[in-house]
Amino acid sequence: MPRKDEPQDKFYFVTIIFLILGLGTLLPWNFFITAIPYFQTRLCSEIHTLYGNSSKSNDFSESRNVTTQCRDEFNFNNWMTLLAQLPLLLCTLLNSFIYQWIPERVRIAGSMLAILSLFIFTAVLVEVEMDAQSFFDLTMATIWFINAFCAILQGSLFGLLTLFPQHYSSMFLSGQGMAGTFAALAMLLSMSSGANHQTTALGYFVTPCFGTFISIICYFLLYRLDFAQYYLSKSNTNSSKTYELETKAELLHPGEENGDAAGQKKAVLLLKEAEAGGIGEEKQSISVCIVLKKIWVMALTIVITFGVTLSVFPAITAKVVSNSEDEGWTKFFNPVCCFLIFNIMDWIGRSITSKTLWPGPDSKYLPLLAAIRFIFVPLFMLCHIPDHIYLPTFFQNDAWFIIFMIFFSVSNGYFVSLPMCLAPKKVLPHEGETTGALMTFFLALGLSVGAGLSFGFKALL
Ligand SMILES: O=c1[nH]cnc2c1ncn2[C@@H]1O[C@H](CO)[C@@H](O)[C@H]1O
Repeated sequence: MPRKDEPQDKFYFVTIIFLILGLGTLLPWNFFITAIPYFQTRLCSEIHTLYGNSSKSNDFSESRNVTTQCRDEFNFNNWMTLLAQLPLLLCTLLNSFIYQWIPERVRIAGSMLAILSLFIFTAVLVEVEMDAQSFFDLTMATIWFINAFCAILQGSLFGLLTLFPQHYSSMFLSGQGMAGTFAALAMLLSMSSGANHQTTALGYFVTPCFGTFISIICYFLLYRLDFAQYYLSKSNTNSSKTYELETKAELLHPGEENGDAAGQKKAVLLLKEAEAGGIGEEKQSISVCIVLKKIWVMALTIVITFGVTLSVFPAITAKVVSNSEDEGWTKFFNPVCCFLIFNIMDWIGRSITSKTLWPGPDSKYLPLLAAIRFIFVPLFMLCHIPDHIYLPTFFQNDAWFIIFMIFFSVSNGYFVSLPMCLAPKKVLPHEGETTGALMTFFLALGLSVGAGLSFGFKALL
């Protein structure tokens, strides 16, 4: 319930800014995974020559046909997934310490500038000829660093978001979902432009440069808006009496979607706890263990959800090809049915949490519900993958893959956004920043576990 003295989010500027910032944080990951065919073409250049074609294929899709002929010597999909997620894990952990010493503006603006420079470097690399091994090493190094900065950026932004009402976290998470759709559309546009391979790839990698640039502008705009200022200033005054009163008011009026009897009871309990803990004290000591105890169900849910998702997406799903004879359909099958569908449905799944937070913050079954998604692992492994050695193709029809992908991605979006939105509701307001940092760490842990598992599942194909 908005308070009388609260400024309004005029023209939804702050909402839009968080949406764009969410988008900015996931541009690196999504642009790299969607461009897998481009990277594979370059890594397969020697085999191209063997096939009597020394020039590279003239678009992303042609490269897909080539990759099925060339051995996946570099295991690119798996290494890319792992080297994107490991620095995320390490740097979100690092961020939970450095956030006290390095001002938030330096962390956020600095990492966005670093990401921008690395994207420019990737775009330049498109034009530079080099042998496959050097290209692989350079690409992996870029992926590592770009994701390291991305981790600092995400950790800091999630911390910042805990100062705002929950709606803004949902928007940020929706923006993250949008990044994938943005990358998939950029890929489709490049593919259908008919331009040659280098122009296509260059145009494709210039897009996230603009995306990141716009995110930087949006971040600085945030500090100029009264509405954002109102919440941002909470971090500086959270020991003041005003904040204490506001906190109590918020506790007594938990989020609209939580306004049921259980929610009210919880609010009163939290209020008592807040009073017992002396919320008005000058310095409030926040115990990570206490926060962890409160949010472990949410943390486990996000680890399981991302663990399952990253173990097959994109390492295995990017290998699924169409069974159809239609050349046009075959060419666009994976970019559309794997990446575009995943990202749109993931985005929808994330957005559902702005309408409902079922089954609510007190449900103990969330991790179990998330674990049911494990069924998608064998389902995708049995789809039409030409590289099968041990497994048969059980789901020959393209429709199966599309159906699995739809359910897989909506549930991913929902079970990612749900714990991220519910976790702050389980803690006291002054524990919000610690909760944000911890949840980002568990999010990254889930992604890394999934990336690690993807090597195992791929070996079973
Ligand atoms: O750094 C990250 N932060 C949050 N979510 C991520 C990150 N990297 C990947 N995903 C999520 O993993 C799924 C597969 O792409 C998507 O849901 C994407 O948003």
